[in-house]
Amino acid sequence: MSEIVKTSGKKALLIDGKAAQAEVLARVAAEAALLKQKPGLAVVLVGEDPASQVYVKSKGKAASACGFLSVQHDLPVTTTQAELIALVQSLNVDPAIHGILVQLPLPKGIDASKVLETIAPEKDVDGFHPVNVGLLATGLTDRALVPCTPAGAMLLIEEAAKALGRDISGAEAVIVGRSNIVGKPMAQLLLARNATVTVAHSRTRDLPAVARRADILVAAVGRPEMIRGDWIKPGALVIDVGINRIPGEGFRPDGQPKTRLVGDVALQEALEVAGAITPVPGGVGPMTIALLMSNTLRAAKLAAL
Ligand SMILES: Nc1nc(=O)c2c([nH]1)NC[C@@H]1CN(c3ccc(C(=O)N[C@@H](CCC(=O)O)C(=O)O)cc3)C=[N+]21
Repeated sequence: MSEIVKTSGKKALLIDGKAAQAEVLARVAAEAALLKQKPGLAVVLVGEDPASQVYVKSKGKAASACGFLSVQHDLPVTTTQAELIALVQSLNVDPAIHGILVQLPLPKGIDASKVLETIAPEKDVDGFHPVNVGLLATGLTDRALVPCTPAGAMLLIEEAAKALGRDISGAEAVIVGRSNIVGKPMAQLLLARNATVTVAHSRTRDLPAVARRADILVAAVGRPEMIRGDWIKPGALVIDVGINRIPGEGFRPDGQPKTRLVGDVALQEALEVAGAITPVPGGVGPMTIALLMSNTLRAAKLAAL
């Protein structure tokens, strides 16, 4: 376990999401091998967004590494909402499929919430269905499928808290961002661990001052390097959920300008102040994939009961 948390040469410890991912995937693969029927994951991609194609590819790779059945449905950007819903309904009743993920964002003209509500809650490995949202909010986490990104972030928080010798219980947690996908479920998970939770957002007055209160600071706003070093309480545990592609230096072989992946936290500044931090890339992102496999395994196990 301890190789997940590393020294950075600066004040902060670095939390290695790739190493944590490898541990989760190894455990999932070992458990999947014991099942009579292998877990089946269906990923549905509508349109040709290049970023989405990259994520979907890494999900397929991880599923195969876990010994899962992995099925990908690529639909044209012209797909109608009715066609997409029909595909979801056919996956709902497919006994080989235990997990269904419809990659977001969906093309214009498709109402994502209508599609997500069509997914059978027990196959909703993203945890976005209102039934799973409600189970999490009610604290019924033995039955809920929990959204992968906050669930992965929570595992990293637990590792880091252990390494720093801190309690999550009673800690001040501040989440910057209130999305249904990250901010809100992250608040539920931290609340369930007895943290004192503040959800801050774009209308929060004096955001830097609110952030500075945090023993555990979760950045999930989607704005490159918005959170500066002086927003961070010295010694805080910082979880960076942001994945932002910004212009880099120079050009790729194909003549396109290079891009660079950065988080919502200014990493170099944060390393001087924080007690521990997740980098981007190599932090929460890989854990999202790992927890998707873990959710698919859980869905398969619950289906076998
Ligand atoms: N229904 C649905 N479920 C999702 O979980 C979902 C989605 N739609 N749409 C898009 C976002 C984004 N997402 C990521 C997963 C892994 C990395 C990841 O592994 N990132 C690597 C770097 C990857 C790179 O180099 O581009 C890292 O942070 O180290 C990033 C982003 C899942 N998403």
